[in-house]
Amino acid sequence: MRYPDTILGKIVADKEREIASKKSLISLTSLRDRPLYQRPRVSVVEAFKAQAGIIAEHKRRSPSRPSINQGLSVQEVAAGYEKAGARALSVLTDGKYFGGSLEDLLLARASCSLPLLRKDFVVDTYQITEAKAYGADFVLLIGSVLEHHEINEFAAYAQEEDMEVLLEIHQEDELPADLHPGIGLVGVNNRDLRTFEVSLETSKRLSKLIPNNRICISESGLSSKEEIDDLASHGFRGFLIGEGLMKNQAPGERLRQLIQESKSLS
Ligand SMILES: O=P(O)(O)OC[C@@H](O)[C@@H](O)c1c[nH]c2ccccc12
Repeated sequence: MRYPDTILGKIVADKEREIASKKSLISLTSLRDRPLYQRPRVSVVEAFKAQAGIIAEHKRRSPSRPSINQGLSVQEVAAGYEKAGARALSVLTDGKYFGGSLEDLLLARASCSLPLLRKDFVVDTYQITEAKAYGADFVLLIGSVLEHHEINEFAAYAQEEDMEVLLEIHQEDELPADLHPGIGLVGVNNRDLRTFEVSLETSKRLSKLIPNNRICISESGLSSKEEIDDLASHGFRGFLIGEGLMKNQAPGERLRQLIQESKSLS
């Protein structure tokens, strides 16, 4: 673990404990027996090849924001995002720090047919099988959590499970030189997970490093059409937005407005 004395270090240490105990209770075989494990994957890469768009996120709370909008149900948020024209849906499944769950993933899957991201801190390939068994189509791998060799090993495992991968980076040195072909999307997190500081300049700086056969996603801190259009001019094709949508009474309505107003999305 690279950052033991930060909130990120704490989250990862907790996650490692959580997964170790889960693995002893629920086997991979029993995950693979779940009905959703057999469901054909919906490709997020294909969705973005066709058109730029937004990965809309369901997020109740985060370490930097104790309450965003706790009253909404995941079903209404997921269905609202799909109706409004989201390209994909992201659902936080970490419980302790983000108030999410695998149950949320199941409910989201049942409420929409968009490519679905399991958003969590993946520290073990077990979580990739689990994501598939609960209805996800792609998983997040975080460059500040995993070593380069782990990123590529986890991506190979995801490919065997027929899952797609969004690799998130926040610094130059988090991107492996020999990126595994299973990593179809590379996201730049504008938020530093160690300090919570947000800067869209991070996306602009790191965009130059992303191989041009990968789909570039800008993540976090986005809420306006100006920001989206500016980032689109730097090569970004996807925009991952949580709080900027979730803080509204009707997140789907806010998304619809944003898509209509932004030159690069409509
Ligand atoms: O709510 P925001 O600022 O729009 O951010 C969404 C998303 O990018 C953020 O939730 C996120 C990006 N990477 C993460 C890793 C773990 C947990 C959460 C995240």
